[in-house]
Amino acid sequence: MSGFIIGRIKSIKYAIKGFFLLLTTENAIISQVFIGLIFTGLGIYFDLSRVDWALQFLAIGLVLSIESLNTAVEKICDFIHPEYHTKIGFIKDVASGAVTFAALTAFAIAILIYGPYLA
Ligand SMILES: Nc1ncnc2c1ncn2[C@@H]1O[C@H](COP(=O)(O)OP(=O)(O)OP(=O)(O)O)[C@@H](O)[C@H]1O
Repeated sequence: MSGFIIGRIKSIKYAIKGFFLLLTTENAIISQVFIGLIFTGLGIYFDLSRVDWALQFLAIGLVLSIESLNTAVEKICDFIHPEYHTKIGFIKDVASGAVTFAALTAFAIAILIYGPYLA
């Protein structure tokens, strides 16, 4: 049992390490965190409802999570095959496509939340 708990604590430690690695080394993540902060500021300005806040945080978290996994896929690709290869190109494009799904979802949520304020 104590081995299980120590294992879980180590996993959390590595997860937090990865979290800070993404925040300090990956420009795509840094810029998306910046956009997330802008929307957090807008949320405060427009005094969003609790549900709108929840949806906005969900959208920001979704984009950051998928972008982080996309970064991991890119790193694996660059590690296992740094040279040009059409299959690597396909894998990277598909991983980026996942980010596009998340970004379009976040865009739709932003329109639903802020559309009425802009109209
Ligand atoms: N080794 C490769 N072989 C074939 N195509 C590649 C290769 N590396 C990159 N590409 C192509 O270039 C695109 C961009 O790849 P890259 O690794 O530069 O990611 P990126 O989207 O610019 O991400 P980031 O800015 O986070 O590094 C890929 O989606 C793919 O189409």
